[in-house]
Amino acid sequence: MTLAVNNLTVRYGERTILDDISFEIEKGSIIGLVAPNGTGKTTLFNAMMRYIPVQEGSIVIDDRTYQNSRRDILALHKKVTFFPDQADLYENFSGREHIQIYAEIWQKDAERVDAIIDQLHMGHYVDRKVQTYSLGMRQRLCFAMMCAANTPIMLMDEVMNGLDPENVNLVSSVLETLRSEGKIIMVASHLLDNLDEYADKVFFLENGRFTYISDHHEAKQTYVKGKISRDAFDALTDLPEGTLYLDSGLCCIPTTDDADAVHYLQLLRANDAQTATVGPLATADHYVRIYDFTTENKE
Ligand SMILES: Nc1ncnc2c1ncn2[C@@H]1O[C@H](COP(=O)(O)OP(=O)(O)OP(=O)(O)O)[C@@H](O)[C@H]1O
Repeated sequence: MTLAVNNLTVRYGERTILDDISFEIEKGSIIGLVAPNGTGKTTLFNAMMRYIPVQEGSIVIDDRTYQNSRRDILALHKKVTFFPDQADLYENFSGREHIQIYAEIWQKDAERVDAIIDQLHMGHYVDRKVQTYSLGMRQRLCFAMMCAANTPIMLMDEVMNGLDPENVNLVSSVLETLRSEGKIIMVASHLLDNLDEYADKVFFLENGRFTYISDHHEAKQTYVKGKISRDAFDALTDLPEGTLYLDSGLCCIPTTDDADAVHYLQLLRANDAQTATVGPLATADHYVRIYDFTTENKE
């Protein structure tokens, strides 16, 4: 299965939120979607679901193009689900009833409901009414509902919101299981380190376009990284081309071999870097590089 989004454009009045976006995702992939608040992540998912009018663009799944007709949208929603909004939960229904409804609508059977409840450790609360649930319990229920729908494509908006670290790990491991079953999953998230643990690629949305895509399966440039002061950075000379000083205070020096790495580790430590590490830029580093205006390259 392949999902292709072609030339998607969304405008609200004069403002262009998505500007001619195209991308393709193969089955068995998790794509992270990151950007600051208000950039257009939810808009992208809403547009893909056709919940909002799009000015231009099409969704193609396995060579079938889904347009704006009622027939196409119904067919699209059999293949793609969007993470439920907590506000749409029914306070007087139990969690189990919610999961059963999703299983019956999408899969026409509720056989897997018990297994999903066990997998997400929801047994101790799932038969209570939703009105008694905490934020994290509701969030896990929304995730369980998507698991019950079990569509080949899943759009997860802020799936980790309100989850404690243990449940972030739990949901992350279920996402990996879903990927191994061949799903296409897009995860919009502000938990950048968490995305590094499981995403195949991370799309960075900026000014209506994906200005950078980090592919976690590609060979990456290695950097020596350490936090030093701006003054200390400005005083350094003979740094290799491609050295970055991020607004977080992180100095990132590209290296070619071990001797190089040892040399720059010593240099950063001599400049009071508390910790210095060797590795590729993480999603959080790219985020600061892309969205913070004061980032500079050193020639
Ligand atoms: N119905 C609407 N009418 C006008 N503008 C809208 C509407 N919905 C969203 N917007 C605008 O579109 C932009 C993108 O919003 P969106 O919710 O997609 O951002 P986001 O990246 O998901 O943000 P967050 O991280 O806060 O969830 C925002 O500037 C928002 O104000």
